[in-house]
Amino acid sequence: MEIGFIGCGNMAKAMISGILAEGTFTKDEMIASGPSEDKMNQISEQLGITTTSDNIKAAKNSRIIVLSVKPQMYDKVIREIRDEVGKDQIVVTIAAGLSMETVERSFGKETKIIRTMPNTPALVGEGMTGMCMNPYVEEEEAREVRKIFESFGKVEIVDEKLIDAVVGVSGSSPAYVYMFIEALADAAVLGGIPREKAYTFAAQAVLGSAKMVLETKEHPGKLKDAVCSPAGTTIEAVRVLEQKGLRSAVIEAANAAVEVSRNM
Ligand SMILES: NC(=O)C1=CN([C@@H]2O[C@H](COP(=O)(O)OP(=O)(O)OC[C@H]3O[C@@H](n4cnc5c(N)ncnc54)[C@H](O)[C@@H]3O)[C@@H](O)[C@H]2O)C=CC1
Ligand SMILES: O=C(O)[C@@H]1CCC=N1
Repeated sequence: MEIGFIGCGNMAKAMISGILAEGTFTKDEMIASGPSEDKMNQISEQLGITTTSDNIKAAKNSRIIVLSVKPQMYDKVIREIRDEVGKDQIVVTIAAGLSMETVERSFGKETKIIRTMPNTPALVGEGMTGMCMNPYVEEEEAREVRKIFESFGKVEIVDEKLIDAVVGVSGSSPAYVYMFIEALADAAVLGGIPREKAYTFAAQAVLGSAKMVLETKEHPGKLKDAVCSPAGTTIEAVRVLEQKGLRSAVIEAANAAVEVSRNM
């Protein structure tokens, strides 16, 4: 197998779907493992990849092993598979709060480790991943794993000390953005727009605004100013958002996520 996922929950399924949609690997080149045989059979039917309830089988047979269990499960899972992981295999971590040093300590030997922080929009090919690697990883190997992650979004290589900040800005942030979209849609319903259409209006406005930032490369403040007509509707909304502390709420919220990741 080219790639094996140990643990197949929300994040692993998003990544697998993204990889399959882009055709980076075929179904036959991917395996995933998890504790429940029934659940894994369902995933196999859903995604078409090989599944197993045997972590060792998935680890032993994969060139690239993605550890996609909860951070609290890492040590247990690594101890289970470590005797089967050779020095040529690449271990990719996606957990918040777990350093490469901690992961290497669980392996108890020199191991090629690539630490990543992806996010769930990988499912639709619009993920964002921060990535770093330890010295045992060859440049060519890092390039290959980067390409795999690029198959479902954008990738930035960062120093490991910045990964906690990546959790705040992109790993966790889809949740904050969904809350914003929900609230915007509620306001649309208040204004008389049917619920279904309200989500389309709100989500498309967020998608379009994000694309404007990425594609024009203009400062977000300048783009905001261009929406605000003098004495118009938008500046009134901006005044209320400032009064209610939107910026401060977002900064405090993202920083809270960063702090949890730092102290995990
Ligand atoms: N959900 C997200 O948006 C993101 C999650 N992450 C990271 O991804 C990892 C997984 O998170 P989620 O997918 O959200 O969690 P999840 O709970 O959806 O998935 C974890 C999976 O691991 C399985 N599992 C539990 N014990 C196991 C064992 N002993 N062996 C094999 N599999 C086992 C569970 O059955 C479950 O399917 C975490 O480390 C998290 O920090 C990273 C970025 C974003
Ligand atoms: O909530 C969490 O801990 C994970 C890490 C980033 C997004 N979800």
